[in-house]
Amino acid sequence: MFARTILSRQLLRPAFAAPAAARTSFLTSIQARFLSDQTRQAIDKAVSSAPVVLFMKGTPETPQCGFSRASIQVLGMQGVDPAKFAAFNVLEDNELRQGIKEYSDWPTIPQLYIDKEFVGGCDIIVSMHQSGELAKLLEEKKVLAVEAEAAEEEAKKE
Ligand SMILES: N[C@@H](CCC(=O)N[C@@H](CS)C(=O)NCC(=O)O)C(=O)O
Ligand code: FES
Repeated sequence: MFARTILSRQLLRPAFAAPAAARTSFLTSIQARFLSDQTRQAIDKAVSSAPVVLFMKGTPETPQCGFSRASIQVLGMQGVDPAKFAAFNVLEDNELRQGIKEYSDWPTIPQLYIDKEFVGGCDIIVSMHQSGELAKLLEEKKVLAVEAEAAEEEAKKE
């Protein structure tokens, strides 16, 4: 519940609806069958738009696929700071949907980036969550919400 609250605040940032310039650049190159410079640049921009970036189907609030939903749930459970998170809805833009696969050399959605580095899809996110590797990485990158960190500290004391 706490996690959901954290993520829902970031939902105010419409998935791939903004910035308008990036969106337009995708739409104008829908015919491309390979990753054009223009698309690569737009994806570079998306990947750099926040320390934690998820390319997903649907929005964090309303995921359109179980894999995307599970990934969002994990990021919420981890306590990712909404201010350091951005989601891009590939269902809104086919160029993004296809382009991100080539960009990452990964065939499926969702795709998680942390600090501009591709981390993996849903299976990897879940397995890193279970092993503690994801918590370690998110901590190292300082992308956890202060409230979440404080809550963890409190829980440890109890
Ligand atoms: N095993 C994958 C599950 C994700 C997956 O299979 N995604 C499929 C169905 S949502 C996909 O993106 N297919 C290509 C597409 O829909 O463009 C993972 O770990 O992320
Ligand atoms: S949309 Fe069907 S499995 Fe993701």
